[in-house]
Amino acid sequence: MAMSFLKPHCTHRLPSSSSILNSPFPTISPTKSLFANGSSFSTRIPNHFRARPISSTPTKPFSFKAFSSQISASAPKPDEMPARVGFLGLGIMGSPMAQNLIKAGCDVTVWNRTESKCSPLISLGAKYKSSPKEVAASCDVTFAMLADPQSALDVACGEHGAAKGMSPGKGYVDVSTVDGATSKLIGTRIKATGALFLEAPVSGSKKPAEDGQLIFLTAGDRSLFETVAPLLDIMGKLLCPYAPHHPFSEAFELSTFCLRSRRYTTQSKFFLGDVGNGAAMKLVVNMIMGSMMASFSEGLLLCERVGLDPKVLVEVVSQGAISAPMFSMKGPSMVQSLYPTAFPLKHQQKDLRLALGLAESVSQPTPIAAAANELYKVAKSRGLSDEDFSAVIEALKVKLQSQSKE
Ligand SMILES: NC(=O)C1=CN([C@@H]2O[C@H](COP(=O)(O)OP(=O)(O)OC[C@H]3O[C@@H](n4cnc5c(N)ncnc54)[C@H](OP(=O)(O)O)[C@@H]3O)[C@@H](O)[C@H]2O)C=CC1
Ligand SMILES: O=CC(=O)O
Repeated sequence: MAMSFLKPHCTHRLPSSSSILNSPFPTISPTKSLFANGSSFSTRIPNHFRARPISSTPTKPFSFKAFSSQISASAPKPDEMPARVGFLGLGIMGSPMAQNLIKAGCDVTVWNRTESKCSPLISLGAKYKSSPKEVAASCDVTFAMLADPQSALDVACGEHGAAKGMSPGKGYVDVSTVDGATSKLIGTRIKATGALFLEAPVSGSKKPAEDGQLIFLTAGDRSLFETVAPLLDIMGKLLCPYAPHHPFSEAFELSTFCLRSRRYTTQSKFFLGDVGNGAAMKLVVNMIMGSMMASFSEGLLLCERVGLDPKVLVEVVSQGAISAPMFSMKGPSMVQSLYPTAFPLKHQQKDLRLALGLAESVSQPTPIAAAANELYKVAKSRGLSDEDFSAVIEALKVKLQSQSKE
C-alpha cells in the first residue's frame, strides 16, 4: 500500500485486488476441470458467473477449506482502508454510490453544486464541505461523479476545484463518463500536486448503483487502484467464479460463502492500464448500448405497425440469443410510452458523441453509432433530454407519423 492515509473507519473486509491477482488458486476457466474427479462444468456456468482468468494454469484440485482459509488470511484489515472519503457530484449515480459508502461505515464528506442534494446524505452521517477544494483537502481519497467533460473539468480543475486541495498522499478517482483527453487533462492537473489519479467510469445504471452492483473500468495509478479496491467493491458488483446452484457441493458451498461474505471477488472492476483506456472502454460499451436501444425501439414500433403486440416481442427477445437485461427492464415501460429516468437521454447522446470522436481519431468506421446518435439528437430537440434514454423511441414515432401522412 503506497498511500499514507490508512485508518480503521470502513467496516467491510474485502480482499485487495493484489491478493486476488496473486491467488494460488486455479484459473477459473470453464474449459478446465477444477475438481479432483476431473469433472468439467463448462456448459453449466451461466455467463454472468464466468470469471475472467486470474492466473495461468490450474495446479491442484479445488478445496473449499483451503480456499476459504487462504481468502480469510489475505483479506485486508480495516486499517488498510482509506480513512476519509470525499464524494463530489450527487446526481442519479453519485447519491446512491456515496450512500453505499456511508452505509458500509466509511467516513464520507460530500459536495454537490446544488447543495440541497447533500441533505439526505448528511442525515445518513456524511460531512459537508462547501467546495471540491475543501473536500479534497479534508479527505484521503476523493471520488467525482459529474455529468460530462466540462463539469468534470470544472470540479477537478476550476478555481475552487479539487486539485487545489490535493497534495502528496491523496488520491482522486473520477468515475464520470468523459473522453480520454479530458481524463488525461484532469489526471495531469491532479498529479502535478503530487497526488495520485485514477479514472474509473462505471457501467451500470441507477439500480445497480443503489444495489452496489456497478462495474468499474479503471486506468491510471495502479497503487491508487489497489488502495481504493475495497471501496470499489462496496459500490460494485461482486462476481463469484462458481455457479451458485452448481451440483458439486463444494462449489455450492463456495458460492454461498462468496455471496454471503462478499469476501472474494473476481474482476467486476477492471484495471486497463494508462489513463484514457478506462474512458475509451466505457465509451465503446455505451456506443453499443445506444445503438442497441435505437434498434430495439425500431423493432417495437415495427412490430406494432404490422399489427403484432410489442409486449410479445419483448417476451420473445428475452428468451433468445439477443436477450439483454436492458430490453427486459425497459421494454415493458417503453410499450406504455413511459420513460422513468435511470440514464438520462442527454448523457447517452453525450456518450455517443464522444464515442464517435474516439472512432474518428483512429479512422474507425462506426455508421450504426452515427445513425443512432442522430436519433438521440432528434429526441433531445423534442425536449426529451432528461427522460430516460429509452425515450429515444419517441423520435422514431414522430418519423413514422409524418410518413403516414404522406
Ligand atoms: N445514470 C446512469 O445510468 C449512468 C450515468 N453514468 C455517467 O455518470 C455521470 C453522472 O450521471 P448521472 O448521475 O446520471 O447524472 P445527473 O445528471 O443525475 O448528475 C450529474 C451531476 O453532475 C453535476 N453537475 C453538472 N454540471 C455541473 C457543473 N457545471 N458543475 C458542477 N457540477 C455539475 C450535477 O450537479 P447538480 O445536482 O447541481 O445538477 C450532478 O451532481 C455521467 O457522466 C453519466 O454519463 C454512468 C453510468 C450510468
Ligand atoms: O452509462 C450508462 C450505463 O447504464 O452504464
